[in-house]
Amino acid sequence: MIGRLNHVAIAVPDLEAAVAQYRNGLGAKVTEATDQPDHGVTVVFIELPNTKIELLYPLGENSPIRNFLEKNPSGGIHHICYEVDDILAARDKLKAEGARVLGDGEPKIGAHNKPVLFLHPKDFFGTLIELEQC
Ligand SMILES: CC[C@H](C(=O)O)C(=O)SCCNC(=O)CCNC(=O)[C@H](O)C(C)(C)COP(=O)(O)OP(=O)(O)OC[C@H]1O[C@@H](n2cnc3c(N)ncnc32)[C@H](O)[C@@H]1OP(=O)(O)O
Ligand SMILES: [Co+2]
Repeated sequence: MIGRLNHVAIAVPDLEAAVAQYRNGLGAKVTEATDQPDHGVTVVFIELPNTKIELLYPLGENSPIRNFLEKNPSGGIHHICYEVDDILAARDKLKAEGARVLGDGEPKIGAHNKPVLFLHPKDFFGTLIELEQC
């Protein structure tokens, strides 16, 4: 069911500093920052030959990553995103097997203008999982 690793997301306390470190320190190709109000984050993507790194910064008081950054003030790996062919079929299979789909259970349009869903970290060995239909 899951396919390619679409991205690994890192929540950061200072987006400009993280962009500078990746661009200057690691020589990475970094996109411009885009606000994603439906998700409560500002995101930057770093294109790698085999996947992407997503840098996440809180947007708005209700950002879902605020708690994470309070617990991890230096930042940290926040989630991993796998690609799926059919996000509704994947969701229904996972729910039938008892996995918790976060939010209202309906896909939202993510940073790549594709439908995404999130699965509870406690059901996947302490790792927040994002599924993206590609
Ligand atoms: C523009 C979209 C973009 C894209 O790629 O397209 C994105 O990726 S948007 C990314 C931001 N959106 C989300 O993360 C949505 C899904 N996340 C959530 O619903 C929450 O963050 C949630 C439910 C995972 C955690 O919420 P919160 O931190 O408020 O809850 P708790 O503090 O009670 O946490 C419960 C429990 O889970 C552990 N936890 C929390 N976050 C993570 C994490 N990222 N990875 C692993 N574990 C996590 C937390 O430590 C608690 O564990 P406990 O042992 O009970 O302390
Ligand atoms: Co993501």
